[in-house]
Amino acid sequence: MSSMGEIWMGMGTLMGGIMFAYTMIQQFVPRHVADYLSAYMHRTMAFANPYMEISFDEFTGVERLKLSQAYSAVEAYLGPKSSKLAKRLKAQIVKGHKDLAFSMDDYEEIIDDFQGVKIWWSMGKTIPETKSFSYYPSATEKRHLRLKFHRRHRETVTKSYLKHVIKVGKASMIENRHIRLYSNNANQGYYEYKKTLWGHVEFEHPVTFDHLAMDPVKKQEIIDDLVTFSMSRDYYMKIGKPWKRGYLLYGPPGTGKSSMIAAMAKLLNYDIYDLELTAVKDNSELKKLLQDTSNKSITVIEDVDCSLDLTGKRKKKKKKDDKEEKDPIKEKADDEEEESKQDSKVTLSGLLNVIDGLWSACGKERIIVFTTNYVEKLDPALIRRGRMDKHIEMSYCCFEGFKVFAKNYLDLESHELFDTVRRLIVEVKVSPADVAENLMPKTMKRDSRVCLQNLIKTLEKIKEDEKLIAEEESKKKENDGLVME
Ligand SMILES: Nc1ncnc2c1ncn2[C@@H]1O[C@H](COP(=O)(O)OP(=O)(O)OP(=O)(O)O)[C@@H](O)[C@H]1O
Ligand SMILES: [Mg+2]
Repeated sequence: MSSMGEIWMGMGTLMGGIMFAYTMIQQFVPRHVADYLSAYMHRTMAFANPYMEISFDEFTGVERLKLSQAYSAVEAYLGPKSSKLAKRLKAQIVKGHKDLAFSMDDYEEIIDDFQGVKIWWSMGKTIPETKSFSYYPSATEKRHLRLKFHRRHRETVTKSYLKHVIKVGKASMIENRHIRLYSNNANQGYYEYKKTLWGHVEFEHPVTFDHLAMDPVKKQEIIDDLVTFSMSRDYYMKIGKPWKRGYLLYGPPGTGKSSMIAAMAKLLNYDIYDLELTAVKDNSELKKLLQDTSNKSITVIEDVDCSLDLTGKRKKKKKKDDKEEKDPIKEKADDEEEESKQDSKVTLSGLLNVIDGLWSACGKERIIVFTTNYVEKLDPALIRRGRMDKHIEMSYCCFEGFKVFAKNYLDLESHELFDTVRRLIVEVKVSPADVAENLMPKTMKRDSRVCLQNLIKTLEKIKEDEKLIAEEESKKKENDGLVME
């Protein structure tokens, strides 16, 4: 059986002959005759070549920065076949798998068989010509997978085979799926060749809802809300709304907002897109970024109050008023932060537009999460229901929250010191992050009593500090009252 290479060698000789004849003729015939002969020659070559080709480019979109889903599905379909059939393979370690994963190396070819039809798959890449020398791969080096088949099988390949490839590929992608953490900041790096809209790493955060210390009723309500959302495709269709949901997580630092996002992604097996707004040039880049997020994903804007000057003039005015009292180092840091915000031309209306305008309807099963420490600073338009459908307050640690930590960190369900903790924890404002830190054993002996005593000491200290602050404040108020009189 002749290989694809041999067939092409024969074809090459024929084409070479035609090209040579054409070059000779070109020198001796007038221009319009040469043009006619050129068109004729292309038709002859197409007629002489019985094979057809279809390409799948790794990146799509106008700027070729968007990872093609079709390419990924084909790659997943070809994976197991490549490891059996290809002579040159690329090997990589895939997280969560014991064995190495193999794929076809560049310019390698394998043959697939579908209902008796032979299909040749090859992996290629385009490398643009560059004038300057570089150690790094080119910015625009793009891979493609190409299939060739006899044109008499056109119907079978285009109508049945490719459907089969995409279906099997997608199923394999879901089966081997690992949650990914995408970031739009990761690829602003030094090396041009790495530039894509989103960079990603495997998401390996160990936290789940079981680890979250919070009111158990509230926790269950959030879990139910998320699961109901993920199973409501038909319902969203029925009510004529895009299948998306917005969550606003607000509360003081260290109360578990970021941990909650990680737990959400783990629960639903969704990817996370961590959108750093200050790194987004303008509204149109924001649209592009959002369009390039996949279905079944959570787009996160952390500290949305700090990301942009979304609060408008009110905030700037306040800054000016504050200035006299500020220490110079803090002032410099704030100015730098302000400058970085001004580099970005994303506006509040641009952000609103992508959340609930035309752009939000371009995907399915999307969650958007905003986090903030200062909910009162946000523009009401940004967080109104329908945009941020569910507002979740993450607050200071309660006794129920402490019990979750005690169980997870110390394997304790009860202890004689629990009552002291119960009494103190309701009296003070302590973040779950502080409780977690105190309960973390500091020696290999992991003495639970010592950990609980550490926590009690911290709670007592906070209580004392809060008392002092309250006393000072009331004194100040008294003095102010006297001055007024
Ligand atoms: N509710 C919680 N349950 C379990 N662990 C928590 C909780 N809150 C905080 N922690 C612990 O504290 C650390 C910091 O929490 P996290 O980053 O989620 O807080 P945050 O609310 O996002 O804070 P910030 O507002 O500063 O971003 C976490 O790594 C986790 O160990
Ligand atoms: Mg956080």
